[in-house]
Amino acid sequence: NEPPLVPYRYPIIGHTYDFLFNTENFLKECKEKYGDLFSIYILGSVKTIAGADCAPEVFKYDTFDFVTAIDKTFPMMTIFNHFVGNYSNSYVAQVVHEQIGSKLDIYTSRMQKELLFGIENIIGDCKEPKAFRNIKKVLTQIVAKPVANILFGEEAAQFKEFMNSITAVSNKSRWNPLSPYRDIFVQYYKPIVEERIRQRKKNGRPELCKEIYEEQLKIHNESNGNLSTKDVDKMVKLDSFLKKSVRHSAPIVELPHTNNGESFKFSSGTTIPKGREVFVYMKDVHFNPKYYGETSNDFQPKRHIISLSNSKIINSPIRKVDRTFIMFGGGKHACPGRAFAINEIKICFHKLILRYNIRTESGKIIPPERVGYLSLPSNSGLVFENRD
Ligand code: HEM
Repeated sequence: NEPPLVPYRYPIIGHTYDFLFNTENFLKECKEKYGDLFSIYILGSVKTIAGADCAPEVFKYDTFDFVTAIDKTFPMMTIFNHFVGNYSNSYVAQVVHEQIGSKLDIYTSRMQKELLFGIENIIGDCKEPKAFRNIKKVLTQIVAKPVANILFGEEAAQFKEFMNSITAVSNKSRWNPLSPYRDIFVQYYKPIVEERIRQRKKNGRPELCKEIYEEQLKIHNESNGNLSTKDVDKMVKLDSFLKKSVRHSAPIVELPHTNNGESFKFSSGTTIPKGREVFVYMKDVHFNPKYYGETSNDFQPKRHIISLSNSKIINSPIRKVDRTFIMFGGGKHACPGRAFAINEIKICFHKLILRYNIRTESGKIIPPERVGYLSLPSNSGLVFENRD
């Protein structure tokens, strides 16, 4: 009683090309035809794709293991075992929970200091507008030092050579060889860009920038520029904007999990054998009308904030993992480092927004570049201009 195997024509190759270069349409068609759980044939092996209904089970049951699946794609453990020793995954998760996630109060001011240092050194004053093309590299350089400061200690972060290697590792993509195919994606994503431009006109971006800026300014004034974790929690509009952005730029399909146990029966009755890799169809979760209504595809940055009639505000923060938002996984193996990561991202954005007007060089919304089913920030250029 296996999930239906999508028919294919060529041995070994099977669906590899469509999976890598036509991911969005290919998976959409498969789901429409074969239902929420189906299998495809990639480079000679069968992989199962779990849509929004089955994804929670992949996160919930211990039989599914992310580390085994990732290690098959890129033998991280084999390579890094030498450096990290034989610590089990659950031990690492526990350490991150105990030493980082629950001690954010201790780290926030250090993080803030290092972020301001990075912004000053790398983006600088920008009295004259300055365009940065490789925005991924710029942001990696800015966040590398605070991350190193907290994970490796204040001393380590002072060594330039150490920082250079952290930045290099963070920038490295195991999908580099796919970059020649970028043109195909640009062509493929043109209709999506056009749709986003249409949405931008409808949603009035300048007002949004103003609202987010005003929120940051208020928090900055109230905290005298020295943020605590509570101040970071007050950044509700920024949080919602980030959550929405993350949903739009997340991979179409990712988070492979290997079934390490015996055969596994989904609640739908479908069974997969031992050793089967199950990929989560993230786009089906992040854009599902069942969770986000008919406008699930629209970029509505305030979607995750609800204003009640008694002027109270409820927001569904980016750190909350549930069946509707799986950027950090889900269930008991959900990312234990997410509170730390989000804190850093929010403080970094807070400081950047306070200091600069930031826009794309063309003034248009630039979608991420899709490399296979992954997303990378576009290199088309972001302009930073000092607000003064
Ligand atoms: C924006 C940044 C991050 C994203 C998007 C992210 C995402 C994820 C995802 C999707 C998982 C897999 C969950 C699963 O098995 O289903 C995961 C696991 C994990 N992450 Fe993160 N993560 C981020 C930052 C961090 C940071 C900064 C740390 C450490 C300080 C961290 C530590 C871990 C650990 C230890 C696990 C394994 C948890 C377990 O197996 O129980 N992550 N992360």
